[in-house]
Order: sequence, then structure tokens, then C-alpha cells
Amino acid sequence: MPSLGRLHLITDTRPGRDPLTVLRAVLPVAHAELVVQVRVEDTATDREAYDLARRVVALCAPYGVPCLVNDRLHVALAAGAAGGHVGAADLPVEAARRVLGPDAVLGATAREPVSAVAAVEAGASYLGVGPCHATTTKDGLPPAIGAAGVRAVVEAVNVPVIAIGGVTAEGVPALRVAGAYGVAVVGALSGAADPARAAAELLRGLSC
Ligand SMILES: Cc1ncc(COP(=O)(O)OP(=O)(O)O)c(N)n1
Ligand SMILES: Cc1nc(C(=O)O)sc1CCOP(=O)(O)O
Ligand SMILES: [Mg+2]
Repeated sequence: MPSLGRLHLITDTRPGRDPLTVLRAVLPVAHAELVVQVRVEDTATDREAYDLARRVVALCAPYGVPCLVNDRLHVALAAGAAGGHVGAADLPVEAARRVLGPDAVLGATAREPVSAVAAVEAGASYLGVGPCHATTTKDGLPPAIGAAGVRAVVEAVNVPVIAIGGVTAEGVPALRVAGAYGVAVVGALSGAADPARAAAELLRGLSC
């Protein structure tokens, strides 16, 4: 499996957001370290998810950037994505691995060491760990775990840990010190006035 990028751009499909414009801006700056995760609202249809995933796959292909699909693994397969990401409400990791096959990238959400170890044993190739900080992007999350919570997971597993939740360029160094391999962001790129510049700032922190 090729090495994983350290900057995971998660698509923002909330009303008023423009995920493809953000992606077009970020790709030339971050391609060597970029992973794109297609994440749509729960209310989106599979057709909408598929259409977005196809467009993201096509935009990413010339840059060699992998596209993952959140939750909907049939969409990942149909769109020719490199893999998927699952959490507690999705297919179990072991079933997701069977669906995607042995070579796919498979991310799993883990918030503490015990479930992290179980996810890796079940076939996760990286872990999304958070929420690191408060975020307004997603409702219903448990309390933030901070850099210390990330470190606890890092020390328990031997796969890349991708820190998520309220991640900003300013917060990246502390997460790297805690052992995070990379970060996943929605708002830090989607909400930026200049997404290319925001990506460069995130990458600066990740390169330390
Ligand atoms: C990199 C990364 N980490 C965590 C998540 C969250 O996944 P999940 O817990 O399944 O929640 P939803 O994103 O499906 O709402 C993620 N998507 N990516
Ligand atoms: C989709 C998602 N999952 C999280 C988790 O902790 O499981 S936090 C999150 C949203 C991340 O958005 P932002 O970078 O804008 O905070
Ligand atoms: Mg999910």
C-alpha cells in the first residue's frame, strides 16, 4: 500500500459551501501529502454521493491523490475510490475490509486506545482520532480529547493516526508532538478565505 498523505481534506457539503472549488485550489499546493475524503450529509442520496465522488476521483487522478469515501463503501467501490472511512455507526471494520478488499485504504474512527487496537486488528490501515478540539462542523460529538487523547491512541497502535476535530494550522504542532501522523480538516480549508494558503500553512505544521 502506498504511504498515506498527512493532510486529509474532508469535503464540506453543507449549504453554501463549494467543495470542488476548495479542492481545485488545494490540489496543486498539497498533492504530495493530500488525501481527500468525500463526506456528504446523511440526507444526501447515494446518487449525489456517487456524483461527487466521481468528480473528486477525476480531479485527484492527475495528481496521484487518493480519494476515500466516508460511510458509503458501495459508493467508494462504484466511484473507483482508493478506499473508505468507517465509524461506530457504519459497517464494522472487519466487514468494511471484506467489502473493500485487502489492498484498499480503510480508515476507522477511534476515540481511545481500546477501540483503536480493536480497529487495527480488524483491518484498519489508519485511524481518525478525535475530536481533538471543539468543532461546529459536526453535532453530537463527545468531549474533546486534546493532544493527550491523541497521544494515548498513538502509543497503543502501529498505524498512522490522523487527528480530527477543530484542527487549525496553529494546533498542528502540538498534535504532531503528540505523535499524530497527520490531520483531517473540514473548516480549516473549506472556511478559509484562501484555501491554497491555508493548505500551505497546515502543511508547514505537518512537516515538523
Ligand atoms: C479521518 C476521519 N476521522 C474520523 C471521522 C469520523 O467518522 P465517523 O465517526 O463515522 O463520523 P461521520 O464522519 O461518518 O459523521 C472521519 N469521517 N474521518
Ligand atoms: C467529521 C468529523 N468527525 C469528527 C470526529 O471527531 O469523529 S470531528 C469531524 C468534523 C471535523 O471538522 P472540522 O475540521 O471543521 O472541525
Ligand atoms: Mg461514519
